[in-house]
Amino acid sequence: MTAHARGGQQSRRPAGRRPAVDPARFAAYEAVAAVHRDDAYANLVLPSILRERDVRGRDAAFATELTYGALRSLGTLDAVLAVAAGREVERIDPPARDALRLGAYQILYMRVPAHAAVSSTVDLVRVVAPGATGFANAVLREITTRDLDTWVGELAPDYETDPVGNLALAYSHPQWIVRAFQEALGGDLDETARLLIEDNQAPGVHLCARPGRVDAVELADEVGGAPGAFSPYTVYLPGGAPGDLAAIRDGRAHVQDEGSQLVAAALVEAPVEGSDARWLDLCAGPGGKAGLLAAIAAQRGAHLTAVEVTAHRADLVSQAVRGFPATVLHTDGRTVGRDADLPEQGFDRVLVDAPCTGLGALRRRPEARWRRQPSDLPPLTRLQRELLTAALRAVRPGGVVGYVTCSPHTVETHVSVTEGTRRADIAVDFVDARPLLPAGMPGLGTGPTVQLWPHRHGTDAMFLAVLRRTS
Ligand SMILES: C[S@@+](CC[C@H](N)C(=O)[O-])C[C@H]1O[C@@H](n2cnc3c(N)ncnc32)[C@H](O)[C@@H]1O
Repeated sequence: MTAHARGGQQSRRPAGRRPAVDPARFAAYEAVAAVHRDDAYANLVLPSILRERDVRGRDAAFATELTYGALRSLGTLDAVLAVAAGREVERIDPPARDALRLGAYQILYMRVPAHAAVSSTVDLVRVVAPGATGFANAVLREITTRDLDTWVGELAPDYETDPVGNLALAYSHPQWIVRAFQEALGGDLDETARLLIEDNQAPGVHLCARPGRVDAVELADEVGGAPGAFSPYTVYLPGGAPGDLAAIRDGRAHVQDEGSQLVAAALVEAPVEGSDARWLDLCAGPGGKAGLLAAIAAQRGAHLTAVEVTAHRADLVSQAVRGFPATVLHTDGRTVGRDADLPEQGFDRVLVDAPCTGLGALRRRPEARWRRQPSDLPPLTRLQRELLTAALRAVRPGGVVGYVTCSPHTVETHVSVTEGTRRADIAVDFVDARPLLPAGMPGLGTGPTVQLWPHRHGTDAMFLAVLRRTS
């Protein structure tokens, strides 16, 4: 069904009868409402709503685009809604507000004809907020009077005097996140804008071809995908449900962003002298990097110890490393030296893929940018520094620690590395991480740390620092 036909059907309903709301739009409404009412995650709640309501094919694709897009664009949509409604969005009842956000998204961002977007949204409001039908109709009609660029031009602060405010409104990110990205990009506003645009795109699905079990070229042939641009293990999947693939079901591959594969593989490329058999992943759940590290460990005669503090995530790690030389410990990674399985100086390579704000993976979690707050940083950075300190105690002199975050926020990257190392009071040298990544990778900066970017590399914004313990 085309978007046009979808809208047309709605407008032909017999007068006086309860409107049959388009199932795709109703599914999107239920998902967005659950995100705002119950703090649900769209990527978990939407698939179950689509299943329950038997919404499939093009309707499911429409519902997904609408849900994810409206959640990502919330900042811009709410600014438009407030003007069109003549009141703060907080003063609109939640059911009407969410329905209006979906209507506004269709009008401003999707190729849905305005009349179809308005009439189908009014039908939805008639069901979820019956008293607000006239109000919704008036607000939506007002929104249709300008296109997105015109609205942004009217509402965004002047770029010359307030570039962060301008970009935040134009590309729908909170200002504190735009500022953090700008800082991590060395102040470059044009590049910050490119990142924000990329953050609003749905990321492709990447597979990791587990070394020793399947080759990336073979896997690409098997699934109709393409080998990754950078990682020798990556396959880009053209579409479809990865869970249905035989290679995933039989453990030859797993789903993992190419950036995550690159930083995990970089750690095992760092030269170490002497013993290289005892590897540790201190924050392993749900097990993406542990799965790749364990597969490489099998080829190199090494053994991986994978630590995870959350029970159900530790179970996922066990599944991810099944059949490889690995031990999973369900414990706190900060117990190094107090746990017989985590001895001081007991490991040759240690990965700390630290809990973080996830600002580098906003493409994947459409609601995350609005849920995250600057106040999340202090507890996370404290934990990051404690885990890095524990990792430095766990590695033997001459061994290496890889510190990774899926956030480019400098407080979680450079500042946590500096602080964690200082507090450990253990002598370390930075290892230049750039040569540990595949030859010829562009945009890796001046080292010694590496920051990957969605707009430069097509990956999540993974940060990697590699430290060698010197005494
Ligand atoms: C960024 S995720 C790791 C992702 C994982 N390496 C992967 O590639 O799938 C961080 C993990 O650290 C775990 N974690 C948090 N605090 C921890 C602690 N004190 N000790 C061990 N794990 C911890 C979290 O539960 C979470 O699973």
